[in-house]
Amino acid sequence: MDKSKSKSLFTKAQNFIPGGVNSPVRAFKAVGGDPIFIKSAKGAYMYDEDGNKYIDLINSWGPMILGHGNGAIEAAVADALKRSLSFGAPTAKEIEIAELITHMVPSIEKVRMVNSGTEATMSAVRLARGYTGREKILKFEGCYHGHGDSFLIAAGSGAATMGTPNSPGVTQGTAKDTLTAPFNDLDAVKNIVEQNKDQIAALIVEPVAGNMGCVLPKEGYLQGLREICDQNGIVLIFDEVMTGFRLSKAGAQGIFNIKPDITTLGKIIGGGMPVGAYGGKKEIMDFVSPQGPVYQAGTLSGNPIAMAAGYAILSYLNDHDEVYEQIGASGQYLAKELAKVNTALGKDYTINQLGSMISVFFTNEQVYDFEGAKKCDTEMFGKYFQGMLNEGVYLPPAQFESWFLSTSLSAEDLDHIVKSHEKVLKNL
Ligand SMILES: Cc1ncc(COP(=O)(O)O)c(CN[C@@H](CN)CCC(=O)O)c1O
Repeated sequence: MDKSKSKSLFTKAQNFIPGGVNSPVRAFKAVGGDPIFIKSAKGAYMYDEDGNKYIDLINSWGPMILGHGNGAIEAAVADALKRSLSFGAPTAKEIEIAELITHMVPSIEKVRMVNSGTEATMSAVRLARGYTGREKILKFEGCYHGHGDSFLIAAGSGAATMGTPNSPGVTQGTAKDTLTAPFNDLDAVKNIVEQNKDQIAALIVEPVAGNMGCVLPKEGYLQGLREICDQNGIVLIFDEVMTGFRLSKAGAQGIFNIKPDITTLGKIIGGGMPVGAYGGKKEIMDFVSPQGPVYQAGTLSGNPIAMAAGYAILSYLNDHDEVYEQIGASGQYLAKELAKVNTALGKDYTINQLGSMISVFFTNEQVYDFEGAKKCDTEMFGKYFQGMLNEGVYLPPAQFESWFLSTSLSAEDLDHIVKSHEKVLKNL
């Protein structure tokens, strides 16, 4: 595969952009080699600057659930463009998307739009602190909630991949208010809550973790978190930036039937445009300025172009439940067929999958938490990633990430992924 144009672009990019990328995980640091520079994408495929074609299993880290170049979303954006890109004043479309979100995610009675998942989680935690008058938060090892200072403690995703789960620059003053526990361990949560009685404002969790790779909650785990929060006056925040509108139209909470107090959203909500949101119980959301005292603002929050894209994708997902059956079936098919190949080759690498989220962990142990994920042979994953890339399959370039499937994937694409997996694994 000729990658010379990507290579020269990466060399130039490093003169002007830290690490040559605008988000660390894109730099391929965890998998070796130089990042691929993408020129265009359509349906299930991305095309790089050298003309190579890839089956896309990253889908912009989640947003492109309907594939690239979706007609309804692009038509909505084209129409909005005729009326200017931004006003900085309220618009009717913001009401429409807010009402639609409250319909799709019943636990959300009011919602505030922001511009990224990080803004959503930062704002949700500030709101929980303002609402409860408490200062501490509890997060889980290996979960990633964006790059807000409070979250860069035992963080997953790129922070873990780069070996900086506790980032420099986060002050001791901030770090002391972030408590951490292993995912999937209710006793650990009970002990921490007991030791910090009446001091914890919020517990924030990825209800299905994606940022240590795809890790599912154990039976009763989410219900247990709900009960602990109810018993201790703690705000339960489901960070559904990744799972929201992906696992169901009501995200993971729609699958597990647990109602959080606040939900944070991102990725799919913008249809590929920069959008985040946080929403939940009216009595809590009414603490947000200008209704209440907790301040949060944003120049481009509710941007009309982004709202047009977001409303188009959410409307489609709301009207087409079959999307979830389709990509869930694709996920199940991949998980089954990849596992068959692993067994046939005597390489029983662990595969976790739920709906259209799936991860292959280079360990033969089950993966229920970050300790389990860290047992993976990340060097082997890097070789696997490069092998799959050379077979025309673009995976998330890190072990501690979930793959994201789209409705554009055909049966032939799925079979190509399985055949490539077999060919690459044979040569590892
Ligand atoms: C559960 C969850 N919560 C919050 C965020 C932060 O969202 P953003 O600020 O990147 O829009 C994310 C972002 N996810 C990563 C991928 N694991 C984004 C990719 C990147 O950092 O470039 C998330 O997964």
